[in-house]
Formats: sequence, C-alpha cells, structure tokens
Amino acid sequence: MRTAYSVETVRAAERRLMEALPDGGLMRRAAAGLAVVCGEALGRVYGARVVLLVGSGDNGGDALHAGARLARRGAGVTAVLISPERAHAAGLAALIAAGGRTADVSDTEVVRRADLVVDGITGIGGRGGLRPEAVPLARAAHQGRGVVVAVDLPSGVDAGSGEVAGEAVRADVTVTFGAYKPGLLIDPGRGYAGAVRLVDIGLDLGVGPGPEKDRVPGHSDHSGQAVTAELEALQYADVAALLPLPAAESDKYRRGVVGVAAGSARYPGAAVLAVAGALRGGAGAVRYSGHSADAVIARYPETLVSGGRPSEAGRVQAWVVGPGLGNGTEAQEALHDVLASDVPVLMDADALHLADRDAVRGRGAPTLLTPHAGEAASLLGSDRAEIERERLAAVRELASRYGATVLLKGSTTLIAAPSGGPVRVNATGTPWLATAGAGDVLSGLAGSLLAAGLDALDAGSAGAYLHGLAARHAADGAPIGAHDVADAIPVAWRDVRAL
Ligand SMILES: NC(=O)C1=CN([C@@H]2O[C@H](COP(=O)(O)OP(=O)(O)OC[C@H]3O[C@@H](n4cnc5c(N)ncnc54)[C@H](O)[C@@H]3O)[C@@H](O)[C@H]2O)[C@@H](O)CC1
Ligand SMILES: Nc1ncnc2c1ncn2[C@@H]1O[C@H](COP(=O)(O)OP(=O)(O)O)[C@@H](O)[C@H]1O
Ligand SMILES: [K+]
Repeated sequence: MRTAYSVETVRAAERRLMEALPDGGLMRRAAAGLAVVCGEALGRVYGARVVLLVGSGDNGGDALHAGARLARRGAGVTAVLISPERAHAAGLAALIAAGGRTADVSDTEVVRRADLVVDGITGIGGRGGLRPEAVPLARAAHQGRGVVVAVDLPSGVDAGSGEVAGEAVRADVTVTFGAYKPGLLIDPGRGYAGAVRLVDIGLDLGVGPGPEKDRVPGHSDHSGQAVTAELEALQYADVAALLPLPAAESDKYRRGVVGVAAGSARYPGAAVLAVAGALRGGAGAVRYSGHSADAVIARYPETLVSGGRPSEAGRVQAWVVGPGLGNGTEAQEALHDVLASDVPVLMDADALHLADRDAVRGRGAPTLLTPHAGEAASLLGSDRAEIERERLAAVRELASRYGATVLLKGSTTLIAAPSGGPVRVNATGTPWLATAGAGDVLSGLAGSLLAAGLDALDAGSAGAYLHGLAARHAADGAPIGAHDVADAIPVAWRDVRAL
C-alpha cells in the first residue's frame, strides 16, 4: 500500500524529528537525497550546467544545499533567487562556498540553457499557485532542454489536494521527502510531478501527537496513537490479496450472483457492457433484469436473463443499477426495487440522476455510487470544473452526504467511504480509457466484486485497479472500445495474481 499524509501530519512528524537532530540536520538529509537523484538524472555531474529556482522558504533551502553538493562534484551551479533578501541564508552560504553563483530573477535564458533545473520555489508551504514573478521561470524550465527536478512537489501544486491554481512547474522527476503528499497522487497535481521518488529522511508517520495524559516524559508528543493517512493507493500485492478466488468446493452460487439492472430500448449496449464487466469480476453468475435481454444473450449466452422487474429476478448478492437505464417509469421502478433490496448496490449513470438522497441514506446494506465529475457536480449542485479542481474534497463530501461509498471517476479515480478514513486513489488507468461505455464495464466489474463478498471500498478500489490495468493491456498505445477493456480484464487479473 502506498500512503500519502496531510501537510499537517508531515509537519508534525518533521517537528518531532527535528528535535532529535542537530540544527539543519533534517534539511541536510533531504538535500543529500535530492542531490543523488539529480546526479542520476544528469548521468555526468562534472561540467553539467545546473540551475536552481529558489523561493523564500525551506524548499529553496533544500535546493541550495543540494546545489552545493553538485557544485562540489564539479557542476556549474547557478541559483536564480526569486526574493534574494529572503533566500535561505545557510543554504546560500553553502552554495557560494562550494563555488556556485547567483542570477537575477529576470534571467530566464540561464534556465533555458541548463542541463538540469531544480525547482525549489515552493514546497508544502506554497499557497495559491505560482506567483507572477515565478511564472516565466517555470515556463523557461519547461521549454528549455534540461531535466526538471521538483523539490518535494512541483511548485504551484497544492500539496494537500493536487489543485493547481493557474500555472505550475512541470517536472520530469519529483523528489519528495519522508512521505507522499496527496497532491502528488491526485490530478491535476499528479500530472505535473513526473516520476515521483520518495526519499527517506527518517520521518516516523506511524504515530502522531496524542492526548496530553498519554505522553511519555522525554518523548513529549509520542503517544503511540496511529496517524491516519490521507490517501491510500493499492499496489499489485494489495489487490491480489483482495481478489476472490473460488475454493475447491465452490459452486456458482457460493461464488456470489450479481444482478445487473441496466439498458433500455434506446441504450441496450450499456447493459451488454455492464454484463461484460460483471462476467469477469469474480461472481459465479450474472443475472440480468431489464429490456435489453435479447442483446445481452446474443453477446453473452451465459447470462441468466429475465424481462421483468429486479424484484422478480431471483436472489442476488449484489445489484448494479443504472447504465443506460433511462429515466422513465420502468427505470424508476427498477431503481426502487434495487434500493429496497437488502444486498449491496452499485449505482451508476441514470441511477445517479434518479437517486433520492434519503432513499440511499436509508439503506441498511452498503451502497457504492460511481459518478464521473459531471454526475458528481449535479449530485453536489456544483459544476464539473470545480469537481475536477478539488476532487478529494468532492468525493468526501458526496460520501458523507449520501452515507455511501463513492467512487469518483476520472484520470485519477478516488474512492471514499462514508465513515471517513483514508481515501483510496487509483492511477492504473490510461487516457485511452476515456471512451464511451468504459464506465459501464467498471460498474459491472465492481458490482461483481461486491457480489463475491468484497466490501464497497475494496470492491470499488480493486475494480478501478483492474479496470485501469485492463485498459492499459487492451490499448497498448492505440485507441480501444469499452468492450476491449472488458475482454482484457482476465489479462489484468492474471497480471495481478502473477506477483
Ligand atoms: N520542515 C522540515 O523539517 C523539512 C522541510 N523540508 C522542506 O521544506 C519545505 C517546506 O518549507 P517552508 O515551510 O519554508 O515552505 P516552502 O518553502 O514550501 O514555501 C514557503 C515560502 O514560500 C512563500 N510562498 C508561499 N506561497 C508562495 C507562492 N505561491 N509563490 C511564491 N512564494 C510563495 C512563503 O512566503 C514562504 O516564504 C518542504 O516542502 C521541504 O522541501 C525539507 O528540508 C525536509 C525537512
Ligand atoms: N483521462 C483519463 N485517464 C484515465 N482514465 C480515465 C480518463 N478519463 C476517464 N477515465 C476513466 O474512463 C472511464 C469512463 O467512464 P464514464 O465517464 O462513466 O464513461 P461512460 O459513461 O461513457 O461509460 C472511467 O473509469 C474513468 O475513470
Ligand atoms: K518545489
């Protein structure tokens, strides 16, 4: 599991560690790690042209100390000081002592000519995006020929949310210290970070400040209380451990039956795609209820179809409702039946438009909502652009308002449980996945995992993981249709299980 912690948690851990270290010790550790990655990016340090973009905080201090190390190894290092009078004094002294020089903030040419640009404008203390004086430097770094290495996170990206107000530095590599920050894992910030390298500086995030009474003398704010991560990203092994596997004595019913209430005369394809996903998600059987039975059977003869309402379809362990359902009376009846059931329900597409908040909140069994940004915007009464800017806040707010687990689709998919706790983030996808019907496949797949017994958070996050990986296998650099994603789910499954 990869975890990201809030800025407050990271700062608290840093404070504890700093108390235990000599003055400046922590920054020296950070700078040493940064210099190693810069050296690797350069290949040959001796004779290389390195430019440091230096802001007024400790992020600039890291850059200056790392620059001093590179200068001692023979690089020509120039620091562009954005606020010369506020630059980190010890870092600047170290750079000058090592033979580095400084340049004026207007000198974008030196940035353009560099072999390596180190972005130390702002880190976790940055607020409100890049300031105007830094924008030409960020652009020059992007346009120039050098590798761009961001210190801790690309300047202009909000560390806590990934929000980018205006412009931000576009890094090839980001060297982050002690822990991932949420802004490195969530778009749009993630898209600016390039390859993220985590440098261990000895931060202990396992425990945090707890109640006064629990504090041990001499270890003033070490209480032993677990600190909650802000984000969790499942890795191969985590997903492998979640995937349902049939035991020797399994039969199709014991593996779980997933019901799919989807499709309409107008959109039979959505039903076919949801069933396509459901058949590959680990349930032992797929029951289809609705008006697209002929289309479903024609493509997937193994489906158990019924033309009536979901309440007449026979027992299932989870329902998927919504893709292509339409909004007429029959759609409303199907949604009503499914929500009235006592099994987990995944609601997507039209079911989200028809959803009554109290009906969702009032359910006894778990509910998983899978909106994209547009659907999330209508559920929250906001607009799509705002949801895309602030995805983390949006997914949490929806989960709490609806008392349901929410999977917010997009270039980074986020999954939040109604009870709070870390939000799961999935980044296995590919932009090729932005294709009509891909969401229908995901709803079937995640619904099938629900029927097989995973809880809503795990079903949503393992489903998103497999779905994204399947799309990568299917696309392999070329356009794909949603049915290709469904067909590649078994490849993704094997890939995860192979580790
Ligand atoms: N605190 C620690 O123990 C450690 C911190 N480290 C570094 O210190 C960084 C945090 O340092 P700071 O708290 O000084 O904060 P930053 O260096 O991230 O930024 C704060 C400074 O930038 C200015 N600023 C804020 N928003 C700005 C904007 N939009 N445009 C331009 N300037 C802006 C502020 O006025 C302030 O002077 C981390 O990201 C990391 O790089 C590392 O050295 C590891 C140890
Ligand atoms: N830029 C992107 N990068 C990666 N995945 C994406 C991107 N855009 C969309 N996706 C994924 O593609 C799928 C699209 O689903 P959705 O928006 O519901 O489409 P549809 O309604 O046509 O099925 C979701 O799984 C979403 O997370
Ligand atoms: K930075």
